[in-house]
Amino acid sequence: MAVWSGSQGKTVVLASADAALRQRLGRSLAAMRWTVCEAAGGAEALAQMDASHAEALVVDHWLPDLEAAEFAGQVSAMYPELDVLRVDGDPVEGATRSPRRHELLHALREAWEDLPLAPVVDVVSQSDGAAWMSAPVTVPAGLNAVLLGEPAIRAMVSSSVVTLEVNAQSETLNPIELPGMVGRSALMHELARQVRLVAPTNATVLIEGETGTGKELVAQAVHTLSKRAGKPFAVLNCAAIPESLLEAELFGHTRGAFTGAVTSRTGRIEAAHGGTLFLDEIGEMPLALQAKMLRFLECGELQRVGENDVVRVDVRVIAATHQMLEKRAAEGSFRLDLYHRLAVFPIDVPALRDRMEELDVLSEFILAKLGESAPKKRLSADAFAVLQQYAWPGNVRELGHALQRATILAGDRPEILPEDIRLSRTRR
Ligand SMILES: Nc1ncnc2c1ncn2[C@@H]1O[C@H](COP(=O)(O)OP(=O)(O)OP(=O)(O)O)[C@@H](O)[C@H]1O
Repeated sequence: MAVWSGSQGKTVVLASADAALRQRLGRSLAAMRWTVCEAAGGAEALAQMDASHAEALVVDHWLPDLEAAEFAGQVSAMYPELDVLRVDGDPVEGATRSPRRHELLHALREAWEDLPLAPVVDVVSQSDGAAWMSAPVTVPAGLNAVLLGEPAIRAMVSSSVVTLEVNAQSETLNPIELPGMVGRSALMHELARQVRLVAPTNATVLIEGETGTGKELVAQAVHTLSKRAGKPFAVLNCAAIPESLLEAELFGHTRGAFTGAVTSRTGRIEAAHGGTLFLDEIGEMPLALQAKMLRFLECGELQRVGENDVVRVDVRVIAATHQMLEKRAAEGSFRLDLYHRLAVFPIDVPALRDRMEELDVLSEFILAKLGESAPKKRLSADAFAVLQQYAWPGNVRELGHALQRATILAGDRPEILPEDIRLSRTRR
């Protein structure tokens, strides 16, 4: 993505999916001696902000990966010093007014001059194809309509509001494309899109979701699709290690650093050098260790327990939690600053009960896996109906266990019947 160089210290990130618009605004800002870092979406903008220490963000009304208004609001909360403007110069509510805002506004105004303005419409995919006008944007000469994104599909039209027939279902029936994961619901397509967008960046990712939804698989997919794929993917479950040993496990220790430390040991962070560290159940990390973790995330440096020397490590951190971490941070039981540092790019993994349309592909995937070590079973229609009636509080992991149990109970029968399915009483 292009970087337009201006004078030192005046850096603005320009987030828009429209390359022509970026070029036009970028040129105008560069003429005012701003260094402009272009980003085609929200994830890329976050990575650019991290890398460039920008003092301002100019964000389009629509982004391909994140809801633009929400993104702008979140960014101004995350970076309290940042000036955040929309492409047409409107400041984002709550954003800091930087001393150089007038320069930004001037540059944006210059860029907009003599551009044809046209309405943008958000086309909500309903059967009548109705369209509602939202905000003005430019349309290149001769262009009648552009369709971008799903499920809230946006059309840019040069003159009037149009009515469009949209089949919002078509994509949701296709399988998602993520390494090691299956799914085909709209929710999982959205998740897959976010994973693909954030993977190539170095942004910290916070994966949130109920137990057994596939958070670790999502973390692995982010790693596999990143430049770090050939390097280690280290996992540490913060809930599985006693509090007293967690610090040494993460940061490593010298010989004699504490009772029982008979040899020196490299910690998980160092072991992940060049790659990714996945911190599962981050909500269980003790507060004192959270401070140390934050320091590492801020400067990429760590100190082994019992050692004064500082070690520099290049590690991308992905964290996961099944807890409402933001709520816990607000209550004071999790550090708010660490929460914000981790949640640079939050990904929600939906509960299985909210994507039951993919129960069949998930079941088929699990039965195929079970079939690697024993004759493969198939589900009878009645047995599948039983699975559909259940609420799946343990999500995909529970589905895996239920199918394993059913496979055993089916014995020599090639087909799993309703009586082979033993579930707890939680119905949908
Ligand atoms: N979309 C999916 N496709 C295939 N398998 C899946 C999918 N989602 C989850 N699984 C399987 O479900 C099980 C649980 O997944 P995983 O361990 O990633 O969940 P988790 O959310 O990290 O759980 P926890 O919160 O308990 O750590 C694993 O066996 C995983 O392979």
